[in-house]
Amino acid sequence: MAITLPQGVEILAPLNAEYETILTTEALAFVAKLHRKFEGTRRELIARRVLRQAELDAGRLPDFLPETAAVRAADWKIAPLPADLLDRRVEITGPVERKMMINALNSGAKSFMADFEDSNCPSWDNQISGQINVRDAYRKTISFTSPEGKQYALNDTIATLLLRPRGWHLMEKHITVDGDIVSGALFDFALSFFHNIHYLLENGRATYYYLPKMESHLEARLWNDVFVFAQNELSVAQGTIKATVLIETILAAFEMDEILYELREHSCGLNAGRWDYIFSCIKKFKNNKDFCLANRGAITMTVPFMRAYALLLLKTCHQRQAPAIGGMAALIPIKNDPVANEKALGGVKADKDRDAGDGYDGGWVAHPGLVPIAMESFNAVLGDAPNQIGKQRPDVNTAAADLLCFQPETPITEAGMKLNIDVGIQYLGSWISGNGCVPIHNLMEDAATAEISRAQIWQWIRSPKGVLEDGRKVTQELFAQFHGEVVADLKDKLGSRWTRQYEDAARMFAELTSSDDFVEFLTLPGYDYLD
Ligand SMILES: CC(=O)SCCNC(=O)CCNC(=O)[C@H](O)C(C)(C)COP(=O)(O)OP(=O)(O)OC[C@H]1O[C@@H](n2cnc3c(N)ncnc32)[C@H](O)[C@@H]1OP(=O)(O)O
Ligand SMILES: O=CC(=O)O
Ligand SMILES: [Mg+2]
Repeated sequence: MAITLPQGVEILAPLNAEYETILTTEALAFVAKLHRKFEGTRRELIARRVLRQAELDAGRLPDFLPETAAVRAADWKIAPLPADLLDRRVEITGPVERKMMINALNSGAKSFMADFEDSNCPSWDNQISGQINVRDAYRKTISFTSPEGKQYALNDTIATLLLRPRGWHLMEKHITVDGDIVSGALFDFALSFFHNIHYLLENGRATYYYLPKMESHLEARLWNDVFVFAQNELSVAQGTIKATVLIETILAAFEMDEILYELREHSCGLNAGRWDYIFSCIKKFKNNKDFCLANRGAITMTVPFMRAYALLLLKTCHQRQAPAIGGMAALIPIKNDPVANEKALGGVKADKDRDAGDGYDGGWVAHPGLVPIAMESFNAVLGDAPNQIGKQRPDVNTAAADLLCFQPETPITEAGMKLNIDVGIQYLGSWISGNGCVPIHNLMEDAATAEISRAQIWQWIRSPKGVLEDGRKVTQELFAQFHGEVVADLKDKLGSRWTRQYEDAARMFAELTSSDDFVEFLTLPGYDYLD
């Protein structure tokens, strides 16, 4: 190892000369500072999630917080946005893989979310090469030659880069400070900020973030404190960092104003992260005997509780002069089936038309082939205007009961249950093999969508309402039977692609579903299979 480790820091993973350009002594010292200052609070907030779950399990329904009523009632706005964040009508997202990053930046989208989270498998190599790719992308030096000899380089006009670090729950087990492993969120943020902020500021840009999976405004306060501290440490003006918070937990939906308020100097809006949101609803109400959602495919953006959430997010953002960014339809282009492809593209178009028509300022796409479709939807509403933040929605009056109106409850079917098992195993098999985003049955699958698949079956087994359309109660035995059948089918279908990782995935999926202790995130036990 050529680098001198700062006092108290250890690296428990292989290094090479390139990795050492990211894991410099100074950068690691910065990671260590953030860890020593904020790790205690991070742990308290994670512990607070457990207490909150216990309250929900005891039957206390979430509501808008009485103690922050003054924040909701007061007239305040977020700080003005930098020029390169005014127009985000189409945002492409994707893992921090080198070729995909170049394709995303060149895709014609206004912005690109480089993802260390839902679509990324957090192996050591993915994390560190992701930081290398981000650094090179910011400097516009990123290039790539495929094994077939295809050359990739950046166009003259590229998307604005936002980076999504891991959530507060994930750790980076390969770095310890004073003997403790460090937070994945702090690690991803610290390295990206440390290596790039001064370069970007010299070029009239800055580091922008997406903040995932928060469950309360106190968690947003922690991010804000991290930003303030980091800016001070590196002598960067306060308010330089900007971040969009994903509202993707049911509890955060009750604290949207408060989250924007905590981050108001650093905010660039909210995003409707629909997949984790559905997962969060299932997770938080999994022990509530009245709660039971239908097959995953029936939970669309137009069902009552999703519609209420999407409109409340929009209204809240625009009241605070903040961008409202729509989430992602899981539909992707389908090769070799023009009819199915047209249907998928039509689905994306309808999704973006609805968001744009409602008043959203932009929306996510999963694939470069979807950029023109989303662009058309938002162009039709925005024209030459960069956004529609000025469009207020006084007509939207969302009550707690609207956010909690969990319909539809039917149908739950054998096909739906088997699809959940199939998707869950295939996704986990891919994730353990190092790829965090894959097409399965012509849909984009990532950590958030796979969470829905496994959480649904856990809940159907334990809910009195977990009954198949044909009258059979979902039980451990029925699950074991379907699991066996799906595994046999997958082995047949995947042939030599059914590797040890898929075997592990099938076992893990069964354990996650059978265990009465609901595992908070599948990426937590999944991480034990990496490196
Ligand atoms: C719940 C949430 O968090 S949503 C956000 C997280 N999810 C995402 O970001 C989705 C990212 N998308 C993807 O990873 C991919 O599009 C998939 C896995 C869904 C589909 O992948 P594939 O079927 O392999 O795509 P396909 O073969 O059509 O790709 C064609 C080309 O587009 C590129 N491409 C596809 N998706 C993306 C993307 N999101 N960003 C950049 N390039 C992309 C491919 O790299 C490929 O490039 P090439 O022709 O130069 O080799
Ligand atoms: O991160 C996005 C989501 O839908 O989950
Ligand atoms: Mg998510």
